[in-house]
Amino acid sequence: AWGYAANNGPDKWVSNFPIADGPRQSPIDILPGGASYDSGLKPLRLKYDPSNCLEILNNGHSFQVTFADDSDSSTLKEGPISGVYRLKQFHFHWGASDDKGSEHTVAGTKYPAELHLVHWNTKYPSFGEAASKPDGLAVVGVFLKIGDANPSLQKVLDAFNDIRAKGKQTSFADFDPSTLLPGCLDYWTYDGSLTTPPLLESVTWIVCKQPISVSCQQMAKFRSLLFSAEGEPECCMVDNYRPPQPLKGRPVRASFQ
Ligand SMILES: NS(=O)(=O)c1ccc(NC(=O)NCCO)cc1
Ligand SMILES: [Zn+2]
Repeated sequence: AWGYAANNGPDKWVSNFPIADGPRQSPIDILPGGASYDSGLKPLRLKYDPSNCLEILNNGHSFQVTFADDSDSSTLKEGPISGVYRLKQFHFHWGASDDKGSEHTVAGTKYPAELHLVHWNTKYPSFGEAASKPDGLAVVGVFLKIGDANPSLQKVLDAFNDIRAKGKQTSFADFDPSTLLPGCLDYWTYDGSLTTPPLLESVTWIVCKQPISVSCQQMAKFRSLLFSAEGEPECCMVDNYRPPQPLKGRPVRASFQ
């Protein structure tokens, strides 16, 4: 199965997922000078209901917090998208050290981690259906930068003891993911893909310019998770990021000047 090791990592994915070499793959290196300001882009309209928060799980390549998506109570609207997209889950990507870990980069700068809030277009009946459509998904990406400890993030990290190994999950209730958003919601946007297999080219990417803070100690907690399941040799969950992919002529728009 795919992973992030030398034998099954990003350079190997193309053999089982040929779309890895497709025209709209993610992540990318964002060049601020190469982005064009689009005054037609609206502010992001995010409305999340903490009661939709269900559980936190270690899926063997990241951990994710899953939301009830059977109603329009946790949604993304406006921004570069049309219609209503429902929050399905959020998860992170991070490095073995603070000098790497994000998937998107900004003029070559890597951040120690990146948050992804995954939404699907309600014009389709389900996430699974939407994931195969060119306008099916919208993922909001937020960079994490080393600084003060992040109290909102700490609530997520405090659940880690129950999900240390692959396949472990535990209930996780009443969490408001908007507390993980930066104060300024200026963003870059471009058409891309899932950054893990099946690498489907169905994502409108919305990457916030302003990072949120994470402390060194909190980053160490991310690195305490395992790629491996209970009873398997322990393998630390680190460097679970895909490197930037070719832009192939795609426009990158900025919501700010
Ligand atoms: N890193 S990413 O591009 O935001 C991403 C989001 C969802 C998925 N897949 C997914 O959500 N599958 C359904 C089970 O959660 C894979 C990659
Ligand atoms: Zn992701």
